[in-house]
Parts: sequence; C-alpha cells; structure tokens
Amino acid sequence: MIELKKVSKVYGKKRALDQLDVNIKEGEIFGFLGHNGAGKSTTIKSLVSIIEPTSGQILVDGQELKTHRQEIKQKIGYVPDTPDLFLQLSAEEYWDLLGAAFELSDELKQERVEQLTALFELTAQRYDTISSLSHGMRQKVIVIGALLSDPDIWILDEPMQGLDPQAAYDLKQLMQEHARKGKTVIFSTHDLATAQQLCDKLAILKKGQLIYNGTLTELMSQYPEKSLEDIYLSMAGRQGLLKAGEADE
Ligand SMILES: Nc1ncnc2c1ncn2[C@@H]1O[C@H](COP(=O)(O)OP(=O)(O)OP(=O)(O)O)[C@@H](O)[C@H]1O
Repeated sequence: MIELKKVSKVYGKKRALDQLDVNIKEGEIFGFLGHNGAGKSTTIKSLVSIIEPTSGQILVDGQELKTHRQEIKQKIGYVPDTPDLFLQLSAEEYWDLLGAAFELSDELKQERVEQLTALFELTAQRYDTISSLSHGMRQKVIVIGALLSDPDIWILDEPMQGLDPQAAYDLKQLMQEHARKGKTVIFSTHDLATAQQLCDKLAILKKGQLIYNGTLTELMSQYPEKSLEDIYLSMAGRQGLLKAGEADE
C-alpha cells in the first residue's frame, strides 16, 4: 500500500501540489490525469524520491519514504517522462548498469533482457548506441530498464509516449498482468482511452489539487452515457465547473 498524506510541493512561489491525500493498494492500476502543469510528474517524482515534498508524508507498506529511501527504491521500477539516457552507451551497456545497481546476477539480467527485448522487438538494436535509436526505441530501452529487476511497484510517467501501437499494447498487457499478480502499477497519461482501458482507480489533478480520487467505475457510473473524455473535460477543462457527483446538465 502506498499512502500520500497531505503531500504538498512548493517551487519558489508556485504551489505545484496542494495537500494531496491518495491511497494506492496492491493489485491496482492507478492513473494520474491532469492538464499540462497539473502536478502529475511532481507527484510521481515525489513517489520515486527524485524530489522531496515541502510537507506531508509518503508511506510505502507502512514505512516512511523519507527514512527508508534505499529499501523502498529497490521495490520500484520507474519510467521518467523526460529520461536522461547515457547516449553514448549501447542499450545493453545501459541495462548492465541497471542490473549492477539492482544487484542482479548476470544470468538473471540476460534472461530478463532477452524476454523483454523479444517482447518489445528490440533484439536487433541491443548493441546499438542509444544516440542512434529513434525516440520510440529509446522509450523501449527505458521501459525495459525499469522492468529489468522485476520490481513490485511500477511507476510510469507517460509510458506510452513514442511507443508504436504494438509496443503500447504489449506494455498495457504487462501492466494488467502485473496488477493481476497483486502488484502495483501507477502511471500518468494524457491519453484518456488508455486511462479508461487500464485504470482501476484514478486521480484527476487540477493546478496541484485533487478534483477526483476514486474508482473509474464510480466516476463513469455518475455520468451514464458520457465518455471519460466528456467527464474529464467537464471537470478539468476550461469551464472546470463540475465536481464529481454534481450533475452537469
Ligand atoms: N523544477 C521546477 N521548478 C519550478 N517549477 C516547477 C518545477 N517542476 C515543475 N514545476 C511547476 O510545477 C507545476 C506542476 O508541474 P508538473 O511537471 O508536475 O506537471 P505535469 O502535470 O506533469 O505536466 P505535464 O503534463 O506538462 O507533464 C507546473 O506549474 C510546473 O511549472
């Protein structure tokens, strides 16, 4: 279980997150939605310890992230939204580095790389330098790297960005399979069809505040015959008048 308790983040004068309370359980696929600048990446970076919230607490399996950082980081696979890749390394060398960081044996690392490169159709590019790969191929390198240690908790910031339809489909299948095993999948997306396909629960952020936090089923049942796009735009869009539970006629 991952718990965010009154998490806020202030950058200078900008309040990027405002008292977020979110619980994410094992076996769930949890999606963060929101316009550009709503606070999705700030939330995700807080969960993976890249940034420190200004106030509030993050607990993972009852342990506070701030005081159990190393232990908790070992459980997490993270796909950043704007990855810093070592462009001069080959994909294989990059995975070697991650394998070493997660203390994987060579055999296990090789086995996982073979499975994942076959799945994402990247076998032929394993030894190419990352600088020579296309945007989508680089995204595949990052996704494979994040899944290499078979982490319990997947935290993926806009993971489908740049992936071709086949790779996006395969990643979605992997996310669902991971949740079915009782593990946790957290991701952010601008793609509402993907959110509708995958999320058990979702949080909609607007200017750092939660405007919805609950199950997809509950949200959809409040507005029968409306698509997630309609509901999302009514809540987070320009007029932004609708709160979950209110009629929008
Ligand atoms: N390092 C930073 N310094 C100052 N302000 C920041 C910094 N990082 C983010 N912000 C601000 O915090 C707010 C939330 O940004 P964040 O990147 O979390 O949004 P987002 O929902 O991920 O957006 P996008 O969909 O565009 O990726 C924005 O107003 C952004 O300008």
